[in-house]
Amino acid sequence: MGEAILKINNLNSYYGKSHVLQEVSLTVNSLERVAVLGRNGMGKSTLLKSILRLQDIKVEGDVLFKGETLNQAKTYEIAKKGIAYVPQGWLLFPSLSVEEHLLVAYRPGKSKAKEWNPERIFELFPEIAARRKVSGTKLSGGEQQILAIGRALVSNPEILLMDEPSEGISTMVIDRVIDLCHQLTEQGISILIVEQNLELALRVAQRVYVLVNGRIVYEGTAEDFRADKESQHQFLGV
Ligand SMILES: Nc1ncnc2c1ncn2[C@@H]1O[C@H](COP(=O)(O)OP(=O)(O)OP(=O)(O)O)[C@@H](O)[C@H]1O
Repeated sequence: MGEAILKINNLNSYYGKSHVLQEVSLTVNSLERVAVLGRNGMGKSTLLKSILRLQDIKVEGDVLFKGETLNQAKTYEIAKKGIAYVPQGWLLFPSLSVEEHLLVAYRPGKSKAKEWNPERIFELFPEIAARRKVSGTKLSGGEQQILAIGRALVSNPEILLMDEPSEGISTMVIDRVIDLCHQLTEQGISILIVEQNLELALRVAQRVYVLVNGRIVYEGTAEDFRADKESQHQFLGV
């Protein structure tokens, strides 16, 4: 495992006066899969939105991508540097077909042979290839999740940020998402996932953090957290 691709130091995030993330520090190493676990409302989505400078969140602290600060960067600049996002609820457009979602997001990769492009997404996911002319929002939940992942991949990112990929999809699609995450790190893409689904997080990630009320209360290997029933109960209520 390489050096840090994403490093967050002492992050504090606010919606107006509401102080949501408190002194959050975390690292994703190059080609690592990291999960941030937490119950509803603990600040998981806010963490990803703070990294991407989305919405009206006041962010203090440092976000570094490959050692370079993103503190002053705009969302589109952050995306261009190689950080892609699969939002909670997918945020697809009714007016765009499946294919158009991929074409609009496509940014050529460094190597033509290895890049993610719409055709490669369709080869990997024949179920959305068969529906390429259909509006993205007319797909099933699982297919919309796959399209949202495909849309992120065709930007040829170095790291993928995923917000609750387990939400609204069947266990069969969950299994595919987990397999895909493993394939992606083998193919050069690091992963940061925020989840409340413990099983998905533990099957995807090598390391986990747990957020409670906007603070990191646990950091360790997925293997250790799987064995630590007491912390699971204390922090996640499972
Ligand atoms: N736009 C907003 N304005 C004000 N407060 C917000 C906003 N979005 C989220 N919050 C608050 O910030 C806190 C963290 O929310 P966040 O969505 O990050 O949690 P989460 O862990 O992702 O939960 P969920 O699993 O429900 O998405 C919550 O108390 C929430 O009510």
